Amino acid sequence: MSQRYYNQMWADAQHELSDLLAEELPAEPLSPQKDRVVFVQRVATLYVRYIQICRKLVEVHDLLLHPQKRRVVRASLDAVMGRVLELKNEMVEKEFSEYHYMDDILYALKLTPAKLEIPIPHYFLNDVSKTAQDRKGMLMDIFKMMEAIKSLDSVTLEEMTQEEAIKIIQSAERARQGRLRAKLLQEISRSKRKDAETADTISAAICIQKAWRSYIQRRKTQHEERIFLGMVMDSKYLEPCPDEIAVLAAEADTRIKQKEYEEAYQKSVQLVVNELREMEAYDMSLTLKSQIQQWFFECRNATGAFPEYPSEEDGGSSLIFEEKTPEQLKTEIDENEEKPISRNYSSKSKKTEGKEKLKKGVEAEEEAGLKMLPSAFLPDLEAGNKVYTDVWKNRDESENFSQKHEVELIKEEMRKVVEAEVRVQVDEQMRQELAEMKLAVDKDKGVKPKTNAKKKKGSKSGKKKEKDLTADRSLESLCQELVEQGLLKQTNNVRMQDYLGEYSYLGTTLRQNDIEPMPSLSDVRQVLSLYAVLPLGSPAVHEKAPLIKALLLVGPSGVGKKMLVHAICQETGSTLFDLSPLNTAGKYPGKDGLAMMLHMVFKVARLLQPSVILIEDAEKMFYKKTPAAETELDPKRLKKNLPELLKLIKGEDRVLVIGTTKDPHSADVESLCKMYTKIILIPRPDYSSRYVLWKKLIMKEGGEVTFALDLSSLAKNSDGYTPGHMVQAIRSVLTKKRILQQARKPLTAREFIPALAKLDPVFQEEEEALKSWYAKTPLGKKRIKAAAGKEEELPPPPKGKTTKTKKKK
Ligand SMILES: Nc1ncnc2c1ncn2[C@@H]1O[C@H](COP(=O)(O)OP(=O)(O)OP(=O)(O)O)[C@@H](O)[C@H]1O
Repeated sequence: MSQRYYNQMWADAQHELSDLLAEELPAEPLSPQKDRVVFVQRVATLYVRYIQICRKLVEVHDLLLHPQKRRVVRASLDAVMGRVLELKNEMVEKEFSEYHYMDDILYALKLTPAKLEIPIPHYFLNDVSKTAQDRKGMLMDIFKMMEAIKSLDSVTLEEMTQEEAIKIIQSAERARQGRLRAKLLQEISRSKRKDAETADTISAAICIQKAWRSYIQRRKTQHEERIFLGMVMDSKYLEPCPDEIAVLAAEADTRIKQKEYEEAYQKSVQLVVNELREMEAYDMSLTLKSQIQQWFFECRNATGAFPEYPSEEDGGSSLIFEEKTPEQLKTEIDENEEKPISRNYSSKSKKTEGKEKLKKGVEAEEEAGLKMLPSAFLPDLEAGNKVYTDVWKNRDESENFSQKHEVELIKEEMRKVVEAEVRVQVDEQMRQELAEMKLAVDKDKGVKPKTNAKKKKGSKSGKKKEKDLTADRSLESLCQELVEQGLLKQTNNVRMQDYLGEYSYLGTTLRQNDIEPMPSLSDVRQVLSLYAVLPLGSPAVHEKAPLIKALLLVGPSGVGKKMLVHAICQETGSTLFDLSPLNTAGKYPGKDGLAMMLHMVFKVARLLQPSVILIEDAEKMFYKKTPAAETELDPKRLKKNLPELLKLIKGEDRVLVIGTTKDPHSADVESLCKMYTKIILIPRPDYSSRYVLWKKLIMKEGGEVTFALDLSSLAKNSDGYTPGHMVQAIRSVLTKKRILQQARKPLTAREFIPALAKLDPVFQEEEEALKSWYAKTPLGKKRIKAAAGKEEELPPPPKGKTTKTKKKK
């Protein structure tokens, strides 16, 4: 597509965004909503609309050439993704469920279910810093080296047992005898053929030709008929058409150009900064100094004393030139000294404030009605929208056909950067000057000049610092050790889109009839894209969106828990660590060994971020009672240390712990839920998902889906089986020989049934048990409470819920 197309798409997205912002931030704040259903419906509609904008911005950012525009788009994209996460969180808080069904909204907005897929920006993998690239390269080298060593080990003859050697010799000997026998048979048949030459070869050939030609023609006509009736796709449409190939080539070309333009932009920025430093920095410092001196005297005239110079953390002299009177400023600085506050929108104090408010708010909410939680992304969205309107919306670009950067804009931007640099130097000088002036003027009055000692003390007493146990070791040696120990692993090449699953169309209808629907596999894919892929891929989203440090995937064997973990890593370029109890058993023994292992994993995970720490069989770590057979493995050894280390993960560390379990019952629910703040229940596939799974998985394994293969009855008969079971059944049926036979003997549904029958499906009881386990988790409990309250009366009273819940349980 042309650049004009992407520019137009960007304009559309911004237009929609400004409409949404007008709705979200009205001049008069919205009054609290008493009806929970209406409130959730409003949030869900906003959520769907933001996803549509997100989809557009992802496409625009991927293929727009102009480097400065791409920066603005990226900022908006991050903010939109963050807002989507906030809205999801809002729905979870108000509906007490991780899954939400929006078919009615899709219908109202005239959208297809595919439009609800969470888009994954290409920049997660493409726009990676040079250091990150180098580190990943180093890791790949280590993996290759380890593979080479392993393959060498497997070739060594020492490992071959006598039995294996005999088997090889035997099979070679049998092959030799077979070859001899075949040669003999060939000779015999050749001599027989010579004898038959006398027969009427011509009439025989005609007979065969007749039969063959009529067979071929019948097949051809049948196929043409099906194409004509629209039952089969014409093969010319199955392979990419020349236009499609041309579009893909153009896109690849655009991406190469993007890189060139970006380099040119970076060079230009450097040139402009140097030029500004040379030409304008001196004048800037003079103007600043005179302004600050003027402020000193104005303050003294107004208040009778020289002011306190704003500290560096408060922004230095930039604070002075915010539009305020000197008195206002003085009182503000005095207040600041008494109780240091943070001015940053996204600062931690604000976050904790938000959390406290959240807790208190739940009770107050019940009385006043429902309100949206405070947003960290709306200010960013507003700022992005303003930049678009002020700079880009009406920009005349008739001279910039190639869409290269604009130097004037760089100058405007960099002037602020250089000014900030100059301001730091000027502040230092002026602070000195002010101290001298105070000393000279106030000395006679016997006033001691104030120092910032108190503040500095405060800033020092920060959070507890982690001890670096491996300060003397390089990252490479740490990685090598972790790979050797099997704690750092290579990820499988699967993407989120490979996790198949169809949309469930009945969600809202069932909920309206008070039946809790089971989520579909496409819901699972969506939730994980939201909770894991977006925050791991985007630093901005990870820092400001509701922080998820650990999530737990619960589901029967074969529903794709591991596959999802690998897909998350692939989509975000994450490094995969494996701290599963079975994988760590016997490694790094003792208390110190354990501390060292965890320290190394978390240190490398932070340095190579984004990182995923996989804990398979997560229930083992929290066993109520360790089974006798496993006591030697000591599966609970990480139970204490791991949650503590999790506490040290902050917004800037893109590290996510993902636990998987198929047997959560054997774990202590409370401690499991304390560590894993998000719990995602993965169900067995429903009919429509099974239909898609059979079709795609058979094709993936080399099978051909023809009319002879009744996918519908196969999907119906495989109720209860997971995708893992299906893969097993398909692999056992589709042997190399069977694949070759397909042309004359097409696959049928019946062939897969015996293979399936050998496997145990997920029984209804097992699924019910998982559901009832989920009801014991914090969110499950809340949902039951809310449902019980709803049954009693509306709105639900805070008292009396517990009794009802108990009854239900
Ligand atoms: N939705 C899906 N789409 C395509 N393939 C799937 C899907 N779910 C699972 N699979 C395939 O099924 C097989 C089993 O999946 P996986 O090992 O991830 O399951 P699991 O839930 O981790 O099992 P377990 O609990 O036994 O470890 C894999 O080959 C995987 O590729």
